Amino acid sequence: MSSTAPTILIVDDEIQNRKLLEALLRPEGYFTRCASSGEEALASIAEHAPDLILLDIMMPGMDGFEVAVILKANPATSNIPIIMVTALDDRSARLAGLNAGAEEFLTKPVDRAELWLRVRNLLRLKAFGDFLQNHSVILEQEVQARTADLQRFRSAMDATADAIFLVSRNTMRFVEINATACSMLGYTRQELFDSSPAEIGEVSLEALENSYDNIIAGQKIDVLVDTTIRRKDGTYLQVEVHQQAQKSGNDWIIVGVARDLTERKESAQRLHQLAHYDVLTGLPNRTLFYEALKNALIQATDSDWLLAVLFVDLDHFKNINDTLGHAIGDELLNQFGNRLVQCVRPRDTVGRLGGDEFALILLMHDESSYPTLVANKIREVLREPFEIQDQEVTISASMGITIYPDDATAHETLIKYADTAMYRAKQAGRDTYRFFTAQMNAEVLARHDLEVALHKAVENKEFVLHYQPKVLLKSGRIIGLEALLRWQRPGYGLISPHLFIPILEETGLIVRVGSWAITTACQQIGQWLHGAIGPMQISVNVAGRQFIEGDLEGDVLKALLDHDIPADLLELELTEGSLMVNTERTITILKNLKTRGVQISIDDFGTGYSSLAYLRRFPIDKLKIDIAFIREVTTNPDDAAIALAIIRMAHSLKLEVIAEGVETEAQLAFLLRYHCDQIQGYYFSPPLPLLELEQILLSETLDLVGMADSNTERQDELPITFKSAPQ
Ligand SMILES: Nc1nc2c(ncn2[C@@H]2O[C@H](COP(=O)(O)OP(=O)(O)OP(=O)(O)O)[C@@H](O)[C@H]2O)c(=O)[nH]1
Repeated sequence: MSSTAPTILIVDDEIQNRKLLEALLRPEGYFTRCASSGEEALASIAEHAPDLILLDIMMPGMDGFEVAVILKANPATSNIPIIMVTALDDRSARLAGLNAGAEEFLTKPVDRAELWLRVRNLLRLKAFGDFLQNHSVILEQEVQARTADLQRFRSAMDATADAIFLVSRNTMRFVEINATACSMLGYTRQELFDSSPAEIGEVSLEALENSYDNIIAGQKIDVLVDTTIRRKDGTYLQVEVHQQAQKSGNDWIIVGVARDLTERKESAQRLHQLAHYDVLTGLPNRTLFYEALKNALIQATDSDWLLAVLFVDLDHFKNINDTLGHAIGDELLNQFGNRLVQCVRPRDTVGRLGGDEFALILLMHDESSYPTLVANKIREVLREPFEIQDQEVTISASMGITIYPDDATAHETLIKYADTAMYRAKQAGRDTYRFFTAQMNAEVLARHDLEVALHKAVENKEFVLHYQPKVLLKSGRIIGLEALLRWQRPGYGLISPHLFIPILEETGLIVRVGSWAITTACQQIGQWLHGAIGPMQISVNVAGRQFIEGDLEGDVLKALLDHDIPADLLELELTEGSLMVNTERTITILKNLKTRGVQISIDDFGTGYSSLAYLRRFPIDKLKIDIAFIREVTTNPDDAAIALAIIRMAHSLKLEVIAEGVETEAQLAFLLRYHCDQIQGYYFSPPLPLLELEQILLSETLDLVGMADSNTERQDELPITFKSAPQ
C-alpha cells in the first residue's frame, strides 16, 4: 500500500451527493476528487488513476454501468475498485452493476459506517492485489533474467573446446552436458542423459561415488585426473578432467571439464621422437645415444660386464656428396645405418651422432674379442657396394674403439677416446680401426694445449715474420724474399713452423694470421721502398682456407693501398692443393689480384696435381720446384729429370722457375746449368729475423756478384764464390 493517503473519486451528477460523500470521507484521512458525469470521470481517471471510485448509477449521459464497463475493460484501470452508489434497491440493478464490474454497492442515503467499512475493505483488497501484481511482475522479470543467464551460460558451455559434464551426486546421472561433450564422444545430448558417468567412464559406480565423495568432502578442491572415456563407437578417448563439487539444495553437483589429450599426447610423442631419433636413419640420435650409454654403463657396472664404444666415421664421405649429390649421400647414410645394425646383437646400441659419424655400444660378458669382431664385420659389409638410384656406391669407414672400464668410466670420455682412436685410424690410411691407447690421449691433450695457446697467440700478436732471400741466378743478386711465419711462444722460444702451421690451418686461425702476414709484409715493403733498401719483392704463403673464408682479395688490396706500394712487389705463394679448393672462386680472386699486378707463384711444384691443364687456367707467374726434387738432384737421376722437366715446362709456358732448398754448390751448379731463374736455400741464407736481414740487404754481404757472367754450361768453371750463410 502506498504511504500517501488513498485518493477516492466521487462520481455523481448531484452536487449535494458529492459534497456529502466528501464530507464523510475526508475526516477519515482520504483525498477526494469529484466528477459530475461519466465522461468527466473517465477523463479524470485517465489523467490520474484514483485508488477507489464511488460511482453513481443514474446520471445523464453516460451512466454508472457504462463507466464501470469501460474501466474494467481497460487493464490500466481494471484493478480500481468501484462502489456503485444508487438509490435503486432492486436486485436487477445490483446484478447489472456486478456484471458491469463493480465490487460493492451502497444505497442512498449512504450510511456513514457502511461507507467507511466498504471503502476501507476495498482499499485493503486493492493494496493487496497491487502488491501481488507487482510481485508477480518482479518474479516474471527475474525468471526472464535467469532464463537469459541460463541461455548465455549454455551457449558459452557449448562454445568451449572442452567437454563439460554436470553430474548429480544423488542420482549419479548427468544433469547438464555441453555440445563439445556430445561431439567428442559421438552421443546425442539425450543419449548422455539416458546414460551415466559410470557407464561411459572406465571406473565402477562405486569407485566413482567414492571419488565424488572425496571431492565433496573437500579433500580435493580442484581435482585433475587423466583418464579414458568410452566413445559411442566403442573406442576410448584419452582425457584430462578437472572436477569440482558445487552444493545444489540437498544435492551436490560435480562439475567435470574434460580435455582431449590425444593430440597433446601425439605431439609429445612426435617431439620425443624428433628429440631422440635421427630423422634420416631412424637411429637414436646423439642425445639418446648418450642416454643409452649412461644406462648401459650402469648395467655394466652392476653386472661387472665389459662395454665397448665403437666410433665409426665414413671415409671421404664429402666426395660422395660433392660428386653424386646430397640426396645420394643421405640415402647412403640411411643404408649404412641399416648395415651397422646388422653387424651387432640386439642388445647392442647403434646411433648416429651427426654427419657421417655413427657410434655403437657393445655390451660384453668377457668376450673381449667382440669389438674386433664387430669392427671387421663392418669393414666386411662395406665391401658390398650400395645400390642407390641405379648407381653403385662404394665407401669405407674408419673406426675407433674404447673399452669400459679399462680406458675410461665416464660416458663422455669413452666417446671422446673412441673418436681419438678413430682419428688415428684415419691417419693410418682409413678403412681400418684402432683401439684407444693412453699415448693417444697424451697427444690429444698436448694438441689441445697447443690449440688454446695458438688462440692466445693470435690475440696477443705473438707471431713474427722471418725472411729468406731469393737469388736471381742471372745477376747473383737478392731479387726477393719469402716471408716465413714464426711463433714466439712466451716461455718456449721460437716454435718450429711445422708444429703449429698445420694446426692454424685445421682450426681456421690461418685466415686471421694469413691476413696479418700479408699486411705485415706490405708494411715492410713500404718501409724499405721509401728507405735505403729500395724496392724488394716479398712473397707470402697463402693457405687454401683463405680463399674460402675471410676476404683475401680485400686484405691484399687494402694492404697495398695502406702502404702505398706497387702491387708487383707482393707475391702470393700457393700450394697446388690450395688452388684446388673451391677452384672457381680461387680463380676469380687470383685473376682480380693478377690484374692489379700482384705476382702469383706455385709452391712445392711437382708434388701435387702438376697438371698442365690447371697451369693454363690459373694466372701463374712462377713455379717453385719442390725441395724433395732438389735435395737429391745431383745424385738421383729421376729427381734430376723431374727438376729439368719442370724448368723446361715453365720456360715453355713463359713462367719463371725457382728452386728451393738449395744447400750445396753441386745443386747450385745443376740449376745454373739448366737455367733455373732463381734459387733459395741454406746455401745462401736461412730465413732471417728482420734486423739481420736488413744488415745483409744494406751491405749485400751475400756475395753473389759474378753469377751473371758465368758460363752456366760449365759447372767446373763456375767463377763465383759464396760467403758462408749466416747461422
Ligand atoms: N648427405 C649428407 N651429408 C652430410 C650430412 N651431414 C653432414 N654431411 C656431410 O658429411 C661430410 C662429412 O665430412 P667429414 O667427415 O668432415 O670428412 P670426410 O669427407 O668424410 O673425410 P674423412 O672423414 O676425413 O675421411 C661433410 O661434407 C658434410 O657436409 C647429411 O645429413 N647428409
